[in-house]
Amino acid sequence: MAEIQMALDSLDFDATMALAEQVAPYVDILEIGTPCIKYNGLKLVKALKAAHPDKKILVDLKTMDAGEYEATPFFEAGGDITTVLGASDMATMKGVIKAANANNAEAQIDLIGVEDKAAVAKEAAANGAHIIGVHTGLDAQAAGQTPFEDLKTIAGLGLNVKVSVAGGINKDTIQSTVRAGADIVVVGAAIYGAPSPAESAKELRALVDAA
Ligand SMILES: O=C([C@H](O)CO)[C@H](O)[C@H](O)COP(=O)(O)O
Repeated sequence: MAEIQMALDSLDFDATMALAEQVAPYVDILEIGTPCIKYNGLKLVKALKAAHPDKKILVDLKTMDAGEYEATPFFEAGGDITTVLGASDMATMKGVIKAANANNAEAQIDLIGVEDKAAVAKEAAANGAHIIGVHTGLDAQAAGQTPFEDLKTIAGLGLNVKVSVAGGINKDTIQSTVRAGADIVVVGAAIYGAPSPAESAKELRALVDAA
């Protein structure tokens, strides 16, 4: 069964906690988005984990250097997954993988901006990465890009890792995304931009469970 990850992309601490409370019954993973974690830091990781001990917390650090050093405090604060850029050095990715393993957690390699995504995914998987993230970022989405062709490529490799997909997924695309091989579907704007985020999350949960 595919997991749903809700991307919390507000900068506001209290609004983030309130949104998490609304959507938590329908999602598996609460993601602290990159702008949000830069703005709020470790305090938010601790607060979200305390409020939702039954949910996985993904901290979207998008680490680029000093992998083990940067990721370790976020795992120690309650993060279950942190992200490291596939565009970084393999030594950086290995550092985050090491920190994750030391904390019974997971490292996600984010392929955003990577040219040869298949090559990086294969090497990261061979070095113990837990999750490969196919990701069309917000700026690339604004330029009309989607993650679906990249998902086909990465899922088609048959690597022994989970595949996560992010980039504008909504109620019209979530089932085909799951059927194309996503183990984790990430949803941000389609939930937080809806008139009722809870209703939107509930609808997406039903679609994923029926896919
Ligand atoms: O990861 C994200 C982005 O890089 C900012 O951190 C988004 O959370 C991710 O793209 C999911 O959001 P939507 O694309 O709005 O579904």
